Amino acid sequence: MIKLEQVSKIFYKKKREIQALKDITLRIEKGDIFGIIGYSGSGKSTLVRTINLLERPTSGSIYLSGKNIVSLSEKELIPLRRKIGMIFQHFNLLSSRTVFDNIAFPLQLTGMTKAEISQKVDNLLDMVDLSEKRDEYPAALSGGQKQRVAIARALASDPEILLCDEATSALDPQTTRSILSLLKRINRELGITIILITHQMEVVRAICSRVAVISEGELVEENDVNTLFELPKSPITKELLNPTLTID
Ligand SMILES: Nc1ncnc2c1ncn2[C@@H]1O[C@H](COP(=O)(O)OP(=O)(O)OP(=O)(O)O)[C@@H](O)[C@H]1O
Repeated sequence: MIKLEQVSKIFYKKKREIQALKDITLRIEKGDIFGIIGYSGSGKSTLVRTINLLERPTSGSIYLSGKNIVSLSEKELIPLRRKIGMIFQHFNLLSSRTVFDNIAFPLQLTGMTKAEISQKVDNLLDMVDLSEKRDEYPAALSGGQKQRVAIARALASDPEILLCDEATSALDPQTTRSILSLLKRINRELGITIILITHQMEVVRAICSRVAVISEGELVEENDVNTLFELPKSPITKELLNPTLTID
């Protein structure tokens, strides 16, 4: 279980204060697919990055399996970060390495033998349905295929949690559907807790069980997906559910 208690984050930019997160309290159950939705600049990325302490909160606590992690040193965080995989909107693959080597990369630091790494990477390639692209370079792949490689790389260290930062935002609807169904399968078959941030309500509806809405760094609403879609409370949620494009 992941618990955030009164998490705040202030950035300082040329002496200007930017309050990216304000007193966020949130609980994410093990095995959930949890959505965090909000407009651009609302604090979604900052929030998700506090969960693996890529961003340290200015105040508040973050509990992973009951342990407050905010005071851990960078060294103490290493084994914990291995339990948290992350994927991104623009995939973040190494362009000079093949698909195989991109996925093998996190395993090369673990003391596994070449044969063990090869076996594990082949299993992961099979899971994301990309075995035939094993020796290609990222430039030769479609966006959806690149995201599958990124997912396989994230799974290589056997994470308990997968953080997805706008993972489908650069993809067309059909490819988005295939990536979401892969994430759902990973959640079901491997029991990995998935936290997915997005500005697309349809993504939340497709796979999340619970969802939190954030606006200007504040948690404005949290509920199970069906209730949130049927009975949205906050104006922001209503707007996200029913977007209109009006130009002044
Ligand atoms: N490293 C940083 N230094 C200064 N300000 C930052 C930093 N990271 C984020 N911010 C600011 O914090 C606020 C929240 O940003 P964040 O990236 O978390 O929002 P977001 O909802 O993920 O937006 P987007 O969907 O556009 O990525 C913004 O005002 C942003 O400019």
